[in-house]
Amino acid sequence: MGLVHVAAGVLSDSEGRVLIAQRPKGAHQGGLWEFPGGKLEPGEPVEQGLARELDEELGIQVTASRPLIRLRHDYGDRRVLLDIHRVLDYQGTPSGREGQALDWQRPEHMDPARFPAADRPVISALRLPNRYLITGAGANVGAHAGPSDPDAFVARLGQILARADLRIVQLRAPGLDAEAYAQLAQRCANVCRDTQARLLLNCDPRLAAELPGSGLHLTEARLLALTERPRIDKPLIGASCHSASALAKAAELGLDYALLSPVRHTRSHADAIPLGWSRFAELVEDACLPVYALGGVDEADLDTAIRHGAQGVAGISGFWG
Ligand SMILES: Nc1nc2c([nH]c(=O)n2[C@H]2C[C@H](O)[C@@H](COP(=O)(O)OP(=O)(O)OP(=O)(O)O)O2)c(=O)[nH]1
Repeated sequence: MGLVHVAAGVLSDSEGRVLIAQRPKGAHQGGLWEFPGGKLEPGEPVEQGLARELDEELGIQVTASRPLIRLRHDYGDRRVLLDIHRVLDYQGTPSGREGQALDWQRPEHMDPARFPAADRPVISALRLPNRYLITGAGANVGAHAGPSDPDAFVARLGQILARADLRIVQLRAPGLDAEAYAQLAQRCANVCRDTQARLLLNCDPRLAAELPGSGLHLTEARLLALTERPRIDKPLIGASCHSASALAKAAELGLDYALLSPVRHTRSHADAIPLGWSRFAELVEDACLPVYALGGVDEADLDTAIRHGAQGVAGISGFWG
């Protein structure tokens, strides 16, 4: 069975809504909603094919785009390689040139069941920001301990989340016992509620189920011990990964994102061998979910990370200070 290489585009309006189109009834995955695009011609570069397809289907001329996510999916009757790009600039007004219905939808309102199965990670990618904050330890405390001064920790979190572009935070405090973690999580949840940020709990899934917060973050060890996505009433679940097999497991369980580390050498994980950007890109190439670059990277690396296939950058020291 051959591989069908497809380029599709994400157009956003000023309210953050994304353009989707309905596939014709008789077509493969017919009746479902998609990101506009289509098959590349043999040897055609992705950006050129994207521009051609969006001109044919929507009557617009793409002038700038950047990769969002690349995915492979096996439908049984067809294998697809999807290159999804964010369209950053275009000329013209989109219209359904092939008679297809169009709609503008906010990613958080998209129902994955109404899209082809391959698009699930695309919807996750659209719902996730490109900067991901991990909490650091308190002053004068090693990276594996909990914060020495919870008041200062919570105040620091509030200061950082005042920034409009940091909308997601993982509470990482491996030195705390369950009770202390729960207390701190409660206080962090209040800060997140006030700043409209999403809080991800890095703790035992059973403890996370009892705590406020939008999601769960799994260590690689917890991820590898699972046989299914944790059944927890939280919309967002991700995991730390350090290998191709962990990334494959995260995708297989239908997790929403992965953190892949360490890209560079870090003091907090001094013994770990850095991946470097080219190995990072190779691992992401085969991963079927959004992947953040972590480990010795900060905001200055955001463009580099995206060029190597990442959703964005995750960090402790770069953001926490
Ligand atoms: N455009 C697009 N195709 C998708 C998405 N998700 C997904 O699985 N696909 C699959 C469905 C199809 O098998 C394939 C796209 O092929 P297509 O038949 O629409 O391509 P095309 O527009 O060049 O069509 P045609 O000229 O061959 O009729 O990719 C998506 O979000 N957008």
